[in-house]
Amino acid sequence: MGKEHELGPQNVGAAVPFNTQVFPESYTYDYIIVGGGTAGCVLASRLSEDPTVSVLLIEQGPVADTWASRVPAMSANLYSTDSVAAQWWSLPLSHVNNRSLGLIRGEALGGTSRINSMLYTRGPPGDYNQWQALGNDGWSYEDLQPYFIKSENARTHREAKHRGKNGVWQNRQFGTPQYRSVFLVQRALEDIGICTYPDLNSPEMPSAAQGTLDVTQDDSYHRHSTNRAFLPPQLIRERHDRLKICAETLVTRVALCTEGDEVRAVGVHFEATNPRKAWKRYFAKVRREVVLCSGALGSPQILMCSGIGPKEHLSEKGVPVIRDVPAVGAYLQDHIGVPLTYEVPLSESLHQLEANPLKALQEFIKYLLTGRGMLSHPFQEASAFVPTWLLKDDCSLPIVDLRELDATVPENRADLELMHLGNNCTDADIPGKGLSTLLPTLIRPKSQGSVRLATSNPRARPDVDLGYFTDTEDYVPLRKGVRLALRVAADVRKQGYPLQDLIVPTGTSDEEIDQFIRTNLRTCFHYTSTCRMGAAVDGERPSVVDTRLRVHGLKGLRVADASVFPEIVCAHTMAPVVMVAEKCAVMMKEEAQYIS
Ligand SMILES: Cc1cc2nc3c(=O)[nH]c(=O)nc-3n(C[C@H](O)[C@H](O)[C@H](O)COP(=O)(O)OP(=O)(O)OC[C@H]3O[C@@H](n4cnc5c(N)ncnc54)[C@H](O)[C@@H]3O)c2cc1C
Repeated sequence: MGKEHELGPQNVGAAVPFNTQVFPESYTYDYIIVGGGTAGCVLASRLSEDPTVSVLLIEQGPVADTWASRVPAMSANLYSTDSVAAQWWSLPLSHVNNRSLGLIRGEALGGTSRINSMLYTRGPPGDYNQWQALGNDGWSYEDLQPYFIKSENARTHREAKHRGKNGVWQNRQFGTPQYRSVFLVQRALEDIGICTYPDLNSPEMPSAAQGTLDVTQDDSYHRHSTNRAFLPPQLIRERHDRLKICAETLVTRVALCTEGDEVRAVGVHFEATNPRKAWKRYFAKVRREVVLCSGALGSPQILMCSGIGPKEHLSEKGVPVIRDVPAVGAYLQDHIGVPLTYEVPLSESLHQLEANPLKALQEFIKYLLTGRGMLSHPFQEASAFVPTWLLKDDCSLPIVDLRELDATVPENRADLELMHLGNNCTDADIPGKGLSTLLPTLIRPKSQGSVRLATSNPRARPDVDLGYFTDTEDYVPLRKGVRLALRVAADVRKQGYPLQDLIVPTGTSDEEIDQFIRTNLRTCFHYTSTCRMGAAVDGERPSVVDTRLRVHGLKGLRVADASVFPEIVCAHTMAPVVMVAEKCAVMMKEEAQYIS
């Protein structure tokens, strides 16, 4: 994106106070999108396809689209000084030794797709058939597959009907994993009874399967974040008259106008993200709709700062209540991972790049010249999906009736993902060693948390309670997952591989494993469902948005990001978020056509 198209708040909004009688037309937009993250970039791109509409996209982070920010291994390094990852602590987890966990999201154009592990997983059809079963018509897998296909340009699996070939967002599967241990883990899982499946995004994949993951990388092996895919520089240049992208700008609230019983979004208030420049406040007006795409931690915060949320909580924080919507910020879900850490030869681990500057330089040059090598590889190359209730005591998966593995049926979906990574996934500092992780992860958690305002100040990070183990049934599959990882590690050793225990359970009783889980669990950063979709504001399943993603009881306000998932999916969440944004754009265009 050229510097001339990088706009600040003063370029796109009227300084407050302004004269409402003569509000400048140039600061009035058909659509305003709040949050230029994973979903926001998709929506901005799709809505601005229509040359007759104007779109304003506001992102609190910078554009910062440098070469290094597209190199897979560099951009996923959350601890580098250039990283656009924002980090803060969750509230202490009352069921997990009062531990606070580090929360992370990407704050830049492209949002979390700028910093994540680039894994492209749609999730089994049963995820969406479950959404539909919860009363969300139009959200079954059959309804949604066309939206997955629409975005996608799959560089591998091109023969498959369910994969997109003409979309703008590229993904690929790496042919050969870079570490020997990946093969050995796969062999151990096969011995246990978990088959290797060629395409983990196939709707026909059984619920117990393993394989190599797809990653969102383009033909130059660069990270293909949603800003790069959906808002490439040329598109921004071509549409600069109707698509305004305003970075480093924080939306503080949605402006709402009440007329009789009707409450309507009429615009947004914003200011520079940099606190030193924030003394000036701005306002932009909307003709049709405001869409919140601020993610599962951001969208509920903006709603609450605007007076839409649980009445008692807003009153306690001194925010005037416009609409009592109890589900705002409630029902937070996330995947819970428990890393088992092993020492491996340094050459079998990503940490060789830190420990050996010459190797790092070689790999850097290799990437510059060929786009290949360690800097191009994802941290995680393979995964296994496992319905743990089918595992025997020795962790083997017996041959079962294939109907039990039909993942189009919601009940059959795997509840565990066993990830395998060539790096340290704990906070422990273990310098100079080669490290490898087996990461059993609960992907159908029953526990729920919440996002609440810490204060009414929109600059303050929200209070996030991840709520892990508020439902103790979550121990059952996780325990099995830890035991499965231990069995896989033992089998890998039997194959002659030098895998040495570093951070693993000290015993195998339930108590010892539960203690290990509490001490070592981590978030997988897959926050969802804090503005969940559903039929009604109250009743059995209170929700925030309807099936067209409109906030219940309000006009001109939608939400489209991970927060609207009716339930978390059994997969990494980025591809489903993009699908939600694609569907949202189509629905908005249909409605605009109908109105005109
Ligand atoms: C470290 C990490 C690794 C991950 N790895 C994977 C993976 O490999 N595969 C996968 O599928 N998923 C992965 N995920 C999860 C996935 O990336 C996210 O679920 C998804 O990108 C979320 O998309 P979103 O649009 O809902 O939110 P985001 O992409 O987070 O976008 C929200 C945007 O809104 C902006 N914003 C928030 N508040 C405001 C405000 N008040 N004003 C203006 N702007 C605002 C933010 O700055 C941000 O850019 C990972 C997540 C993390 C953190």
